[in-house]
This record gives sequence, structure tokens and C-alpha cells, in this order.
Amino acid sequence: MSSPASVDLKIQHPQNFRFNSIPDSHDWSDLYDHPSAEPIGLDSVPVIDLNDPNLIYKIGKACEESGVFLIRNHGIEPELLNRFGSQIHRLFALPVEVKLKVAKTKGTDAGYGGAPISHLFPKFMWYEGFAIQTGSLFDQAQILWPDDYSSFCAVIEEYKKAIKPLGYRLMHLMLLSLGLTEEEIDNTLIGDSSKIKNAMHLNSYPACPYPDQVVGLAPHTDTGFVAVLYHNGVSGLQVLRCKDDIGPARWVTVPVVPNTLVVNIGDLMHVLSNGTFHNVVHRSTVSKTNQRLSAAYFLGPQLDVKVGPLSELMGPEQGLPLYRPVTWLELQKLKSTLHDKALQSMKIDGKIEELRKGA
Ligand SMILES: C=C1C[C@]23C[C@@]1(O)CC[C@H]2[C@@]12CCC[C@@](C)(C(=O)O1)[C@H]2[C@@H]3C(=O)O
Ligand SMILES: O=C(O)CCC(=O)C(=O)O
Ligand SMILES: [Fe+2]
Repeated sequence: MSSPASVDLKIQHPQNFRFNSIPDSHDWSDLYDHPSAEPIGLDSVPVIDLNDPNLIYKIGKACEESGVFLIRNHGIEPELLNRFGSQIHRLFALPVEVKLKVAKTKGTDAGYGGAPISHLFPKFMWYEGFAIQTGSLFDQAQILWPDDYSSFCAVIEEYKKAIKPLGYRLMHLMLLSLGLTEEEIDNTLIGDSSKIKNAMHLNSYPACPYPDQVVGLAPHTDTGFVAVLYHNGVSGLQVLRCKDDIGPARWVTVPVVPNTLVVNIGDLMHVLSNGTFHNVVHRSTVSKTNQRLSAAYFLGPQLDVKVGPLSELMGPEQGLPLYRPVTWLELQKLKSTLHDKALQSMKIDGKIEELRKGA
């Protein structure tokens, strides 16, 4: 087994270990955790058919109550999903030395690396990732597969082309469910595609003989509007259901349902909806026997666009804005320093409270 201390942070990843126990650097078993629960009854995860006649109502309810839901009849061909999955597998199956040739470096957000949230946690995750940036994908694929780089790029582009309108449609449906008219939506940033930015992140969670001691991707909320998630059918995504009538906080495993994609609500959709939609805390666990692969497609505002609660949701009867506006970049920075207190720090009441305390 490699000594964790001798391994550079960037290559602290499981493929390097020859072990018969989990190195302390990756062992999360002493850290506080919540119990796990099955996705049944009140803990179930909604499955929404995008052809459902009650679609808008169902989307609104799922965004409010769950913050995560599965979609079927989403329009992305299973055959494309299979080819996409094969390319993700092909990427992570490359030897570590090859993947490191396209490692993310300070200042670039593209390429191979550990979990972007790793600096927030005391232990390493059982994880490797690949951040896709259109500008550098071609060059990086050429380094990874000098003789056949185009098949990777072509499939990634094909998938992005298919998932982009789906992401826009979901956000549009969310605003309809909040009661906005088509005309009002056109006047929001969601109605203006030039104000929307997207990003894609590929994730691999190698199988681990001691899955209960490790964490694939540690608990977090996504910062953008929504994330649409493909995975390779290996169970592992869990969402945190907080204290409520049915008991203490628990991790609910998102079921694997063939031909569905997962949709997560992020922080900025929570802000935009003035706290109505639930930005769900989620994590990935690791399988004992199978590598888990996933791809998150994130939609958020362009980095210089400020997002606050929709003015259409304010008024004498509806209430006051809960949050001050922020850009996606500001929120990501806030989260890297304040962690799960970042949104609290943007609360308009919270700010007044802080000023009062300071006075
Ligand atoms: C667009 C993005 C969302 C993301 C930060 C990023 O710039 C690219 C990586 C994304 C990711 C994936 C893992 C969890 C997460 C919280 C993280 O640290 O990196 C998300 C980010 C996010 O939602 O802010
Ligand atoms: O792998 C998963 O299922 C979750 C990935 C995720 O949460 C993310 O990339 O932000
Ligand atoms: Fe996430």
C-alpha cells in the first residue's frame, strides 16, 4: 500500500492503493454520520414522467418537498446514454499516469482530479473526477488517446447537445410551477439563454472492499440552479432527509430506475424560488463490487449575473425576499469559506441580525 503521506494530494486516489485495510487518510468511520433509510413511504423519491398531464404540479411538489426526483421519458435515447457511459468508463479505466497528464491545475477548471470539495473535509474521498470544459476537451482527449480522441469528444458533445434543452425545459417547468406566466418567464434570466451557463463533471467511485469506511463524494449541495445526473446503474447516490414528523435526519438512497435521469435542486434555485424549492444535501456512497460512474450536468447563471429571489414572487401577499442577490462565483467562494452557513450569510434577516449583534 502506498503511504498516504508520500502521495501528492492530486493523486490521492484509490487506484494507487494495494491494501488490505483502508488507509487513515480515507477512513471516515470515526466521523459522525446519520443512519441510512430505504426510499419507501414518506422517504420515497418521486419519479416523474415528463409526459404526465399534471407535469407542472408534480415538478413543483417534488422541488418543494424532496429537492431530488427522477425523470422518465426525458427524450435522451438509451442508446446515446449507453455510448456516453462507455466513454466515461473508458476514460477512468486509463492508467493513473495517463490521466494525470490532463490533471487540473490551479487556474484551470478542466481535467482530471480529486473531488472539488475535498478541501472542506478532513479525509479523502473514494473518488476521481474529470471536469469538462469545451475549450480544452479536444486537446485533453488528444493527450489521453493520441490515436483515437475523436470518439470521446463526439459522444460528449452529442450528450451535451441532448441534455442542454432538457435542462432548460426543467427550469422552465419549475418557474411555471411557481406560478409565473410564460411572459414573466421570458423576462427572467431563465428565459434568456445568454444568461445561463452550463458545466459538466464526470465522477468515478471505484469499488471498495470496505465500503462502509469510505465516502465516494462527501455531503454537499450543488450551488447552481439544477443538476441533471446520469449514472451507470450502480446504486450510491443518497439524499439527506432532515428531521421531520417521521424521525431524525437520515440518508435515503435514491433508487436506480432504468431509463431515468436524476434531477437535483441547487442553492441558486432555492434562492430564486425565495426558499420554496429545497436545495437537497446529497452524497455518493461506494459499492463493494462495482465501480460507480456518474455525470452531473450543472445549469446556473453566467458568472457575472446576480441571482436573487424572483420579483414575481414578492408582493404584499406573497412576502419579502429572503436572500440578497449573488453571482454563482460569489456563492461558490462563500461556500468554500463558510461551508453550509453560506446561504445563511446571504439571508436578508440574517444580515440585519448580524448588524444588530455588531452594534
Ligand atoms: C459548475 C460547477 C458546479 C461545481 C463547481 C463547478 O464549477 C464544477 C464542479 C461542480 C462540483 C461537482 C462536485 C460537487 C460540487 C459542489 C463541487 O465542489 O464541484 C459541484 C460544484 C457546485 O455545485 O458548485
Ligand atoms: O455521483 C453522484 O451520484 C452525485 C454527483 C454529484 O453530486 C455531483 O457531481 O455534484
Ligand atoms: Fe452534487
